[in-house]
Amino acid sequence: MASTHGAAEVLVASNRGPVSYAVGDDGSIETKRGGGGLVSALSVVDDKLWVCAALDDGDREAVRRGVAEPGVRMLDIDADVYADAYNGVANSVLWFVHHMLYQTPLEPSFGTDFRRRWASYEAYNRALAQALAQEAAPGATVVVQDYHLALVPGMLRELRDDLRIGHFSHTPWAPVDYFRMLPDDIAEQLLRGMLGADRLAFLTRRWADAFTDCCTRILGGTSGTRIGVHGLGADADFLRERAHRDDVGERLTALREQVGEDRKVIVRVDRTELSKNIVRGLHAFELLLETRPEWREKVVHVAFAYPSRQDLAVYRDYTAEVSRVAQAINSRFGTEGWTPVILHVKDDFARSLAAYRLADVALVNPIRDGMNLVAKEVPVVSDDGCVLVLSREAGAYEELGEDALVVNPYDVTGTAAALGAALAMPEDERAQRTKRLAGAATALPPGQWFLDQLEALKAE
Ligand SMILES: O=P(O)(O)OC[C@H]1O[C@H](O[C@H]2O[C@H](CO)[C@@H](O)[C@H](O)[C@H]2O)[C@H](O)[C@@H](O)[C@@H]1O
Ligand SMILES: O=c1ccn([C@@H]2O[C@H](COP(=O)(O)OP(=O)(O)O)[C@@H](O)[C@H]2O)c(=O)[nH]1
Repeated sequence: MASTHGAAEVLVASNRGPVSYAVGDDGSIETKRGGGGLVSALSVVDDKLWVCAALDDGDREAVRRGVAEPGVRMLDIDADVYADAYNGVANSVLWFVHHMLYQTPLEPSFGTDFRRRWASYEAYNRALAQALAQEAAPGATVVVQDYHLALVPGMLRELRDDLRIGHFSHTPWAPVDYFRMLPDDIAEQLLRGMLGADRLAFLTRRWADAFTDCCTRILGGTSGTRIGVHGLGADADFLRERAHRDDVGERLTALREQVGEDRKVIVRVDRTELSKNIVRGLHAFELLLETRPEWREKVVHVAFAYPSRQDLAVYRDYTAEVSRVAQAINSRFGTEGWTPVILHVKDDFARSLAAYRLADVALVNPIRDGMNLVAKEVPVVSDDGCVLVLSREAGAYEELGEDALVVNPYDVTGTAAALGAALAMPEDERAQRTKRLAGAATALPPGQWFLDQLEALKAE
């Protein structure tokens, strides 16, 4: 065991922390809630030390000035090392593998440049492992999060053999034949890094089984590491309270005005993320207007696509494509008093909640998604009931599939048909489905989701 240790009994480690910082015009540090489902889940867990990375210059400046949220340790990792690890490996390789986003002729080529970025990924994982080793009390429990930190469990185990180490994956896990696109040594290193944990956990059985398959085929087994499933749910108490504050009410009024009276609303809220399949969703809405002219002027598609991973050209291009397609639909079908697609590309949590409340239909059509919390949040917050059109490739499908209208995300015609059916669903059926969806969506709220993992880690 290492000679130094800290005082934290429960620690989590993730790339993104609960807040991000920016330097305001007057030079002061402004604080903003971090986006995405991982932050939504872990933010509700009290009494833990959260070790995370400084993501950008604003965060680095905050760390240098000693600005810190209670219970959070943000690490100022060298900016080039961090960029290579986060953009160059985690998001442009590992995310692509697990979401099966590579397409001919854009398969990856793993040459010397990748090897250099991989060395940064190792260095970044080592920095997190060292910080955890410093902060953890003897026998403490550490839950490492996600693909950014796949090597941390093994590295931490070498530094501190007294800790209970868990790792939770928020993404899908790739099928073994797809995973093996990675160079053999890298694939092995990733699996062995994760297997350094006492217990690994996933959002669905499907992703856990895919991981086990990879271990069996590539390493011959899982070396005694336990593997579990915890289907993260939405936080009903938080969402209902937050969705009825004044700022949400103001945005709801504004949205209602923008939409116009007596019109149905199809809502989607995502990061502008390739795997969320926003462009095909817009095309499905366009096809609905084309083939079902009775819906023209009667429905508005409210699409919130908040910025994500804009350092990567492919994400910037995708963001531009989303705007281009939305504008094309508006030019093709819009009339003087009716804008078919209302697209907002800035992150505004209160406005997103207002859209959840207003939605008649929620469109969640990812190509692949670890869970998709938006699918679980909308039925909880909806004012008048909402029909969920849900991709069978989202983790949320396992729990919500029965009461959603389920689509194949590549099938634009099928998605358009599901949107039509959702809009036409009788009120009472819609209300009953929403109620059941809300029940399933909140079955395992984030606090309990985390406690279950701690208990499972301690059991044995
Ligand atoms: O941190 P970013 O690069 O901005 O990305 C945001 C998060 O995206 C991913 O979230 C996943 O976690 C959700 C909660 O379990 C799940 O519902 C969703 O399906 C996943 O996509 C990523 O896994 C997180 O690490 C990111 O923070
Ligand atoms: O303007 C917004 C709108 C939504 N969200 C939250 O971002 C999360 C998105 O999580 P999801 O699992 O759907 O996908 P991810 O972005 O993590 O892949 C949800 O909890 C949303 O409430 C947010 O932070 N800002």
